Amino acid sequence: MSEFSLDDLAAIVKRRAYSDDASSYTAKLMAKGPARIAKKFGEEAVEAVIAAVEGDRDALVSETADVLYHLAVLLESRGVAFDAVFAELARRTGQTGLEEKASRPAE
Ligand SMILES: N=c1c2ncn([C@@H]3O[C@H](COP(=O)(O)OP(=O)(O)OP(=O)(O)O)[C@@H](O)[C@H]3O)c2ncn1[C@@H]1O[C@H](COP(=O)(O)O)[C@@H](O)[C@H]1O
Repeated sequence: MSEFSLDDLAAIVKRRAYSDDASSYTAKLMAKGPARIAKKFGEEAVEAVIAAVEGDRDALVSETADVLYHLAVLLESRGVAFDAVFAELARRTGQTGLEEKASRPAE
């Protein structure tokens, strides 16, 4: 079990997001705004999908790390804490995925 958690990642992203360190990719990405960050997140997700479809385990691990990092930056850009996501996941425990889907408001 790794010592590293999503909370650790979120803390790093929060610390670097507003840094004026020119070498920070996080700060550079944050300055571009949520739409651009969301696009990068989508690109990384597609790369993870490709790795999964190809059955490339190492690439899937690496691309998933990229996905989680870019998700952390995206959430930070919209002021959403991982805690809110964890609370939503916790709320869903005790029901099956299909029950949860049926309980969603109609679109
Ligand atoms: N986990 C990550 C992480 N994963 C991916 N990346 C960066 O995400 C970028 C994605 O690469 P791409 O080639 O897809 O994109 P790009 O061409 O560089 O960017 P675009 O021109 O497409 O916008 C690379 O620069 C990666 O280094 C990350 N950058 C930072 N972190 C974490 O954030 C910490 C702080 O990083 P800095 O903010 O850069 O100091 C690091 O120590 C890490 O813990």
